Amino acid sequence: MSDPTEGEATRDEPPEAVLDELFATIESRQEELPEGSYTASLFTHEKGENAVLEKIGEETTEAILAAKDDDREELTAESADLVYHLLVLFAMKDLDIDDLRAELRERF
Ligand SMILES: N=c1c2ncn([C@@H]3O[C@H](COP(=O)(O)OP(=O)(O)OP(=O)(O)O)[C@@H](O)[C@H]3O)c2ncn1[C@@H]1O[C@H](COP(=O)(O)O)[C@@H](O)[C@H]1O
Repeated sequence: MSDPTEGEATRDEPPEAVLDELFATIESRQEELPEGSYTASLFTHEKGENAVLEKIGEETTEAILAAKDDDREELTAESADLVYHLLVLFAMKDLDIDDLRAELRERF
């Protein structure tokens, strides 16, 4: 029997690996499209690219409002939503988290 969590996040990884784990989970949802998964629904006509783009807009606005309110907890939560949806968009556009890493690295 195949391992259903193969290629997904594990809680034994160091905290700094969380973005890689999250991206691996997103890619796995994109491939497997399991029922009841919000992430999987973003890759189908149920939601799709427009829904992801809308979410990115919404979460960006919410992060800005949290920053204006000096609400650090809310800013952290909205930023997490934003990063998650941005990584879904990367997977949708056939980009890899390593592309982002390479772009940031090049700027040093
Ligand atoms: N990091 C996230 C994550 N961040 C945000 N979200 C979802 O993003 C959605 C939109 O957030 P909103 O704050 O706008 O909430 P909402 O208004 O209730 O959402 P909608 O009604 O608009 O869909 C919510 O349903 C959140 O649950 C996430 N969903 C999943 N993940 C990760 O993806 C993994 C796979 O999860 P599944 O999506 O269940 O497969 C999880 O283990 C998590 O690690």
